[in-house]
Amino acid sequence: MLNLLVDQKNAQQLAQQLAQLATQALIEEVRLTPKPGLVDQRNSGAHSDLTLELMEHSAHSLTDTFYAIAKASYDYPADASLRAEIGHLGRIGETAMLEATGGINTHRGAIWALGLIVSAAAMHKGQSKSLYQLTHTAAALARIDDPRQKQQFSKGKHASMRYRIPGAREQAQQGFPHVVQLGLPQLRQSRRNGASETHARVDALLAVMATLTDTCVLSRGGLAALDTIHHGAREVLAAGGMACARGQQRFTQLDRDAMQLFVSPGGAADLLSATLLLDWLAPEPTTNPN
Ligand SMILES: CC(C)(COP(=O)(O)OP(=O)(O)OC[C@H]1O[C@@H](n2cnc3c(N)ncnc32)[C@H](O)[C@@H]1O)[C@@H](O)C(=O)NCCC(=O)NCCS
Ligand SMILES: Nc1ncnc2c1ncn2[C@@H]1O[C@H](COP(=O)(O)OP(=O)(O)OP(=O)(O)O)[C@@H](O)[C@H]1O
Repeated sequence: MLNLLVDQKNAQQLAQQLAQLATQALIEEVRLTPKPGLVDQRNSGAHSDLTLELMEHSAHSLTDTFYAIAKASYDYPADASLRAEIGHLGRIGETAMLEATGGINTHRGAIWALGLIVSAAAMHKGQSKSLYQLTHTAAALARIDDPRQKQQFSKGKHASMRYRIPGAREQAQQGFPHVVQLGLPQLRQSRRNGASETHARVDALLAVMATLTDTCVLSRGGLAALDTIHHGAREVLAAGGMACARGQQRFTQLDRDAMQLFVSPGGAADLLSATLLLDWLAPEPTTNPN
C-alpha cells in the first residue's frame, strides 16, 4: 500500500488511498484497547452518548470528506485559497459526521488533525515520505486564517482562553509536536523494545497524554483532573509501559481515575490517529544491512 502511494501520480487514486488510510487510522484508534476514559472495545469510557459502533460509523462517514480534501489539495501550495477550501470541506465533514451520529460529536478534533495531514500529503502528490515535510506543510496551512470561519462558541476555545493554554488549533499550527516528538517516537521505541503492536500503540497514546493540554479533559475536569491524567500517564511509562506488569498495574489506576473524574482524553486520542496515519505515510527508514 505504501509503495503504491509513493508511486502514485493520479489525483483521484491518491485521494482514494489517503481517504482510506485516514478512515483506517480512526477505526484502529477507537478499536485500540484498553484506553483510559475513551471509547474502546471494553466500554464507552467516560462517555454516556458514544459507543464503539457509533464511532466506527462516524469514521466511515468521513471517508468522502478526506477524499474531497485530498482531491482539492493535490499539487497545490499551502495558500489562502486552499485554506478557505479546506476549511469549507472540513465543515461539510463536521455536518456529515453530525448527520451520521444524530448530532453527537464523535470526531470533530480528528477531522481537523487528519484533514490537515491528508491535505499536506496530497499537496506533495503522495511523494513525500518525510515526517517533517508533511507536518510542516500541514502546519503552514493551519496557520493561514480561514476567511469563512465563523466566530462561534466552542468548548475547546473556551478552555484554551480560561486556562490560557494551547488547544487543537495551536497543536496543528506548531506542526503537531505531540505526534512528531512524543507519540511517534514512543510507538517506534516500544516496538523496538519488543512490545506487541497493541502495547506500543497504548504507550504512544500515553506519551501524548502525559503532557497534552487536552481541552476535552479541561472542559469537564479542570486543571486538577488534567494534572491527574498527566501524572498517571507518565507513571505508566516510567514503570516500563504496557508491556510490563508494573506498567499495567499503574495503568489500571489511571483507568480508574479517568472514570472517577469522568474525563476523557479525546485530544490525545485524535493525536494517536494522527500518529498512526503518519507512521504509514512516513515510515521509519530501514537501516541498510550492508
Ligand atoms: C480547530 C477545531 C478542532 C476547533 O477546535 P476548538 O478548540 O475551537 O474546539 P472544539 O471543542 O470544537 O474541538 C476541539 C477538539 O480537538 C481535540 N483536542 C482537544 N485538545 C487538543 C489538543 N491540545 N491538541 C489537539 N487536539 C485537541 C479534541 O478532540 C476536542 O474535542 C476545528 O473543529 C475547526 O476549527 N474546524 C473548522 C474547519 C476547518 O478549518 N477545517 C480544516 C481542516 S479539515
Ligand atoms: N476513542 C475515543 N473516545 C472518545 N473520544 C474520542 C475518541 N477518539 C477521538 N475522540 C475525540 O474526542 C472528542 C470527543 O469530544 P468531547 O469529549 O469534547 O465530547 P463532547 O460531546 O463535545 O463533550 P461532552 O461529552 O463533554 O459534552 C471528539 O472530538 C473526538 O475527536
